[in-house]
Amino acid sequence: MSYTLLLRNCGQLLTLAPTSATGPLAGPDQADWPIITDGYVACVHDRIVALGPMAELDEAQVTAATRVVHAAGRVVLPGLVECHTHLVFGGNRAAEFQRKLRGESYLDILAGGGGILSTVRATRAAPDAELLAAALRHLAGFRRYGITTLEAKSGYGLDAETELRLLRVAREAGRRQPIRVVSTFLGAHVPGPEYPGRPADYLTMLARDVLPQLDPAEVPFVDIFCEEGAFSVAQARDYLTRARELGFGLKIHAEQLHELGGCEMAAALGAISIDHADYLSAAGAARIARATGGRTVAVLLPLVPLFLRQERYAPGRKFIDAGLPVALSTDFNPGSCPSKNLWLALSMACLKMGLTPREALAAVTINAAWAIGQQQQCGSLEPGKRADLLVLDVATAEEIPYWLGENPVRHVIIGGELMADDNGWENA
Ligand SMILES: N=CN[C@@H](CCC(=O)O)C(=O)O
Ligand SMILES: [Zn+2]
Repeated sequence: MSYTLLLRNCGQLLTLAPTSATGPLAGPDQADWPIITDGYVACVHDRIVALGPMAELDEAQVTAATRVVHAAGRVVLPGLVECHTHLVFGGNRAAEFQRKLRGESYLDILAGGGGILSTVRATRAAPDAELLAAALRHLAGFRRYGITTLEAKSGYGLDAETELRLLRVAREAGRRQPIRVVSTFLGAHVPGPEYPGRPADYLTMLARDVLPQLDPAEVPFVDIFCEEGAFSVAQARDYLTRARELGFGLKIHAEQLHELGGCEMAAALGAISIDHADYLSAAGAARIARATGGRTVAVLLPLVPLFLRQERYAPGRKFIDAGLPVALSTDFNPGSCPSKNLWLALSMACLKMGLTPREALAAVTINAAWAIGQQQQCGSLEPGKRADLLVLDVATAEEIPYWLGENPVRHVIIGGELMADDNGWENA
């Protein structure tokens, strides 16, 4: 069948597809994926069917029915995979931001009933339609940054009814626009306000009343925040063990503010990702890489310490050198990162975590896809994968982290469809 979409004259085609990868890219492999110069990508409907140098393009498959995008020497790469967001919430925390600027800490604000708990109050009070409209607005923003697949956590309901409502809103948001939304249940964000000082009872309620109502085919992951003021390592272990028995993949927010051992515990249970990890040591990372055979991905969130005014960033360089695969995300949420700019996170990972541009690019594409179990569908340019593609307004991979804070996206293609929003490039 003739091509339905062709991207031609791509100055650099960043494939993110090493020929021998059978797991997330780790160690030297994280930077070792092919770039094709002066390349093309051909798609039929929603799938990539061929790519390579322009000289090898089969012109016979290019017909009057083929939509042709002239990349004109620009970089083309897979759509970005945003593997950690708290998409659905009510209100915002701009007032709290002022308190942080005056010196109050994240955990102090939480302990005083603010932080996550203030978003819980706003979320519980918001009707479904309002939450859905906000989620759709945020997804449209993510799309302009070239996000084509996105993980969305619940976690601002903290009671059975509202947590289930948030998962329904996320699913509906996924249906109503083109970004693929993958759901995670984070009812165990912090203990619900009805359980003061009783975190274990709250987890018992979630395991009894909510987890059995969820279908892992629709909500593939269960997550927990393991931290002072949230849940202990022992509580998280029991809860995640139960989630695993019920067939869910596991994720954890851990070592964000203290070194408690949550990352190692979750990795030992087979977690697909361990997220934050700012306080995870290089030795701990090496133990995790060895114990898991490089299957667990460390999802690093460099915009969070930036926004919380903290000095400590996960030692991503050491993690990669220790063989731990690294992905990057914004952690979009109203408290610790109200930004959707994954390109800025990528630059910050180079500046503050020691990643190279090539490692960071793998971290927002193929490794991020592994972190949410979507590696068969997206994250690299390979025949058979979904036709999720970006044309950037830069000429080389190295330029991407260099234009700090800019959105380099010129065209977004999701499932073979060229999105209408061009970020104003056509008039530039
Ligand atoms: N650390 C825990 N949860 C979120 C923040 C949530 C909030 O502050 O509203 C995070 O990933 O940073
Ligand atoms: Zn988070």
